[in-house]
Amino acid sequence: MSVLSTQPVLSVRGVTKAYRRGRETVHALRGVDLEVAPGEVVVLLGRSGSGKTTLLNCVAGWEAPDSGAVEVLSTTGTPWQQVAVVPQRFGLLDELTLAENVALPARLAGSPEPEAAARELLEELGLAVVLDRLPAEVSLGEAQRAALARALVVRPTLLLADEPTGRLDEALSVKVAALVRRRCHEQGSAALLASHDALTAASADRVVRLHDGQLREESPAT
Ligand SMILES: Nc1ncnc2c1ncn2[C@@H]1O[C@H](COP(=O)(O)OP(=O)(O)OP(=O)(O)O)[C@@H](O)[C@H]1O
Repeated sequence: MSVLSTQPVLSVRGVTKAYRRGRETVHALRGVDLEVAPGEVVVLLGRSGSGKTTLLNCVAGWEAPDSGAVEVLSTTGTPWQQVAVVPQRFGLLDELTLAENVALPARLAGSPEPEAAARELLEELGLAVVLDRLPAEVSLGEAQRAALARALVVRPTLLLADEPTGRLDEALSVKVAALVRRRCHEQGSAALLASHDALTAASADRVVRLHDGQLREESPAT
């Protein structure tokens, strides 16, 4: 095994983050350490308010930690292919169809056939009949799957997804979690998925749990 393949894709060391609300300080992250290996799917469990979104935002670079370090180690691909995010509120562009939303980052990343790649992923996620609709013309569960397709289409080194199955029924949750796992394993991509969902956790290579801003326990997926 080469040295490179054993290096983590993501390294989080001693990350803290606090928010001020008037005179109150909310300590959202209290010294989080986490490593994710290439091809590994890690599910981040935790109650509402435990700090999952804050951690994903710090890893995505959308928020700056107060202290500690976040490193995404990638030696391949364009910047578009390093970290892809599925935000909790999807972030689809309103004026583009689902197919256009998904093809856009593939085009920006220089993928050879962005439209074909987008359609293939959308079809795989059960969205064949809605791919030419605008985000406002689809259900929340359909929009959520399109947001996941938009992140996966660039074959990112690291996929970050905030509740990627939160709007899906049981059968779809299982299907989506399996697709993420298969794509990560095939492509050597790593994934960090925040979830409340036991089905998503069951598909993980590893489960970590945030409790009041601290990573408390870590268990292998069963
Ligand atoms: N911008 C902000 N300003 C003030 N407090 C915030 C802000 N963002 C998050 N918080 C607080 O930080 C804590 C962690 O929030 P975070 O959104 O990371 O939790 P979460 O585990 O993702 O929750 P959920 O599962 O409900 O999405 C919570 O107490 C939350 O109220």
